[in-house]
Amino acid sequence: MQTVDVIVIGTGSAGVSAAEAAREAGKSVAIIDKQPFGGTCSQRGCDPKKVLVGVAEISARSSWMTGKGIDKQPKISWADLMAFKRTFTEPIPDRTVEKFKDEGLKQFHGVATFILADTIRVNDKEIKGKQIVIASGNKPMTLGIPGEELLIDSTGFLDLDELPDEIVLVGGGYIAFEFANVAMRAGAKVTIINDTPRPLGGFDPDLVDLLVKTMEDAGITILVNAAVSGISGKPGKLTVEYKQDGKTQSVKAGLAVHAAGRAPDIDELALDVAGVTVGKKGVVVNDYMQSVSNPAVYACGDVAEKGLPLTPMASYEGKIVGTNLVEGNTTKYEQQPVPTTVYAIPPMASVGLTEAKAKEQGKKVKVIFKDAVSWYTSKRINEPAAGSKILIDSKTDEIVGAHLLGEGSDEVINIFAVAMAHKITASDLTKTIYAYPTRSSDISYMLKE
Ligand SMILES: Cc1cc2nc3c(=O)[nH]c(=O)nc-3n(C[C@H](O)[C@H](O)[C@H](O)COP(=O)(O)OP(=O)(O)OC[C@H]3O[C@@H](n4cnc5c(N)ncnc54)[C@H](O)[C@@H]3O)c2cc1C
Ligand SMILES: NC(=O)c1ccc[n+]([C@@H]2O[C@H](COP(=O)([O-])OP(=O)(O)OC[C@H]3O[C@@H](n4cnc5c(N)ncnc54)[C@H](O)[C@@H]3O)[C@@H](O)[C@H]2O)c1
Repeated sequence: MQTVDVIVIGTGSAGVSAAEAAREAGKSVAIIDKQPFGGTCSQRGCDPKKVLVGVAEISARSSWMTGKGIDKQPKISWADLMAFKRTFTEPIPDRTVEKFKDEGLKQFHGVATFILADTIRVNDKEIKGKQIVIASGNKPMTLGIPGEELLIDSTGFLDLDELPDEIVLVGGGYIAFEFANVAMRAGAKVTIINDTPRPLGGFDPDLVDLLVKTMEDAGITILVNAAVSGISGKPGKLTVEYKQDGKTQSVKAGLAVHAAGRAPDIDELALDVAGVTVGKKGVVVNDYMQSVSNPAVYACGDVAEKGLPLTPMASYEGKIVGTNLVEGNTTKYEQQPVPTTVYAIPPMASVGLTEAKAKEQGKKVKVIFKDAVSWYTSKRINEPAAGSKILIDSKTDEIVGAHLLGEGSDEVINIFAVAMAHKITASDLTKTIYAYPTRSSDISYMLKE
């Protein structure tokens, strides 16, 4: 049995931030992962995904400009694209192991399970920790439908050697909208099947409608009010069943991908042994990111029931945990605007309240919706859809929410996040001089009533 000051479960953005802060302060730290070291974002999420999206964007932009300076649509070579993607992902485990070695972290490869409130087993080793950090992330949620084992998950899609001709995406959230454009641009026939009336719940409905129409026009089938109820067949020859308007219908696919939501990865941890309370979205923590039921345990990132399950939040929460491990509970989780982007084509980005949420909270806001497809920034690239919806506090003139669709939205959303975080008013944003012509230089038009 080894004893350390801190045990960290998970080597993603959350776990690493906590572990490094504790180690830098001189604590002995053990870090554990059951998968190759480096976590989801860099190996199985954000980073490889955006490499694929980058190529799909070139294809989309070429198709928009065909006959306007482009005369031949480039063809995506899936094999070459995968090989390029792997130049990013494959070095990560070894690089992470080396970095951890230099930092003096004690590394354990395997599944972590609590055997006592302060002791973890990994393979045949037992480690006792004065404090334990759970940073085990999320995993695809169990759907409870027959044949769900025939689905591949996002990790599988991001590492496909060959792209089948027909792909069904089960669910209509972030993953479906990002993967659909990649697969369609690479030559597959793509169907998204979403159970609710409008996909991408939580985003602005007017912009979602524009995005849905654009993707449908580009050839992607998007079924709504359609709950996937079963998958049958064998790999390569699948039938995906769904219930729509009270009827069971089906679609054939070479591949069906789980894009129906993620849930905390806690099943193997035996959290009951440690007396750690778990809610619907993960480990229940207080504002110090400390378990509400076991003060020796902290949780951060996707697995903690706080904040959105996004990479910048995982790092933010991991840093809070790191500080609190070292200094005692000094740093609290602060509510702040969290920008997020769906890397669809074109991308859609959001920060702050939606119109519906502002109404629910009884906020008096000005709502400025603009369809921007005829603006120069979009016309220049013959983009099929663009728009914005900005919510401004009627009293203070501060930005309450910003929702953007169109090329460049993933960058411009950060300007709105800065404005919200630092209470820069809509009038100040309008007066600012921006480099022209850029999507940011459209901000003054987005804010004009
Ligand atoms: C396809 C996809 C695309 C995404 N794109 C974006 C994006 O563009 N932008 C964005 O902000 N976010 C994106 N996300 C979300 C983002 O990846 C996560 O929010 C972030 O990686 C969470 O970090 P984490 O440290 O909490 O968990 P993770 O990085 O998931 O790390 C948790 C680690 O814990 C390990 N683990 C779990 N249980 C155990 C156990 N019992 N024992 C040992 N180890 C264990 C896991 O193997 C894993 O490596 C995406 C997610 C997916 C799936
Ligand atoms: N760009 C990004 O930041 C990014 C990208 C990918 C993933 N992520 C993270 O990963 C999480 C998971 O992504 P996701 O796309 O899997 O989930 P999601 O929660 O974004 O969307 C899941 C969708 O599937 C639908 N659904 C659920 N069960 C269904 C069924 N049986 N039939 C049809 N539809 C069904 C839901 O109603 C929902 O619309 C996201 O919430 C996000 O936190 C972020």
